Amino acid sequence: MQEGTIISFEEVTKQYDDEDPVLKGVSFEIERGKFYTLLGPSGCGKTTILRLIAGFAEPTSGSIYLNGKVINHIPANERQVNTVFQDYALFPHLNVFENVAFGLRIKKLKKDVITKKVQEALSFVNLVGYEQRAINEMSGGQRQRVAIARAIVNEPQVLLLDEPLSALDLKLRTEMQYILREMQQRLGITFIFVTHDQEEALAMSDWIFVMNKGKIEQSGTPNDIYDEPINRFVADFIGESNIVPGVMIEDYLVEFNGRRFECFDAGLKPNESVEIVIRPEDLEISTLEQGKLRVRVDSQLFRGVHYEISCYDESGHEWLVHSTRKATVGSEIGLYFDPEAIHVMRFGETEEEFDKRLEAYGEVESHEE
Ligand SMILES: Nc1ncnc2c1ncn2[C@@H]1O[C@H](COP(=O)(O)OP(=O)(O)OP(=O)(O)O)[C@@H](O)[C@H]1O
Repeated sequence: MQEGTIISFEEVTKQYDDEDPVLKGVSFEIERGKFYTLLGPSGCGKTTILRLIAGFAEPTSGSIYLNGKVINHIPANERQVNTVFQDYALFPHLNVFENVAFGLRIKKLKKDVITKKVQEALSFVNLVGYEQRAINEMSGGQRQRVAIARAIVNEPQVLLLDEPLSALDLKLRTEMQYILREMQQRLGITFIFVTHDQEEALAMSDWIFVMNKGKIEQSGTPNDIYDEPINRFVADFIGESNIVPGVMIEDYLVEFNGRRFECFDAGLKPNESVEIVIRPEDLEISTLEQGKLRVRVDSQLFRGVHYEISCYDESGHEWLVHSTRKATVGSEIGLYFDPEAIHVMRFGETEEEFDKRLEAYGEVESHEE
């Protein structure tokens, strides 16, 4: 275990009854003081991981560590972990002050200590002056902040947030994303945030775990995951992608769409079947002569910052383009891209194999320098 690790999972599985396991051997490490996000489609096991950390469920096999100690069977109230739930789970009959004070009263702290701690927590979430308000007189965003104040007043080492923004409208949601991120940095405690919204994950996190069907498909910084998705699932789930089949010719040369292209992905063998990813924003509209691909424009939508243009090549593959330039529907155009824009994925590669390949690639580069 690395220094600075606060939580780690070692081959953790979770199975309910005779059903398919909900978690299938999940291992990861969480460092102190960072913002982590579990990202994945509905049912992939995100909430289950939070429940295991919080102590609301026990793993079927494997070990969960908190501060270096196995906590598989430690009761929830003995873990320095707090949870903010999607529906906030506030007490409707208690006012704001009493909601935040609840946990402290259970701990039987002195009255003046409780008042001081609640005031600090409310000031942290900018709700000073709202102490006597009833919960049903607060907006969605304010309730959210009460729920956070209630969680941080206990000074947990880890805060678990289960889709806390999903009930908010888009504008408030974006505002709360900033607030949460800023709050995490000011508090310096570890946040583990669950969402199925990839934009939210990319915007807020230091580190993301992309999950699918009870497994972690890929983990990394938002940039790593966006720029180097290891497989089709991750590429599809994170942002929009053009994915086409291809064949490696040699290092730095790949063939797709009947042509050979220079690319920067190495460590793949000649004749190996691969999948090519090119992000829509990496494609530029050009003349037919300058273009590396020849396509016909099928439809175009104005998205405010860019046009979203759907095109088809001669073999019937769709190419999605995000361009600040407008195209003419029905016309033939060229699409240009830099070699760096081509990302090559190997079929069935695990995260470990992928990391090894990139590491070796890094060594090759530094060797050449
Ligand atoms: N107590 C339980 N008994 C049986 N099955 C359960 C139980 N809790 C969760 N599951 C199942 O485990 C799987 C994973 O659920 P989980 O809530 O962890 O997913 P999730 O990724 O958080 O999904 P969502 O985004 O929809 O909340 C689901 O198929 C769910 O039906």
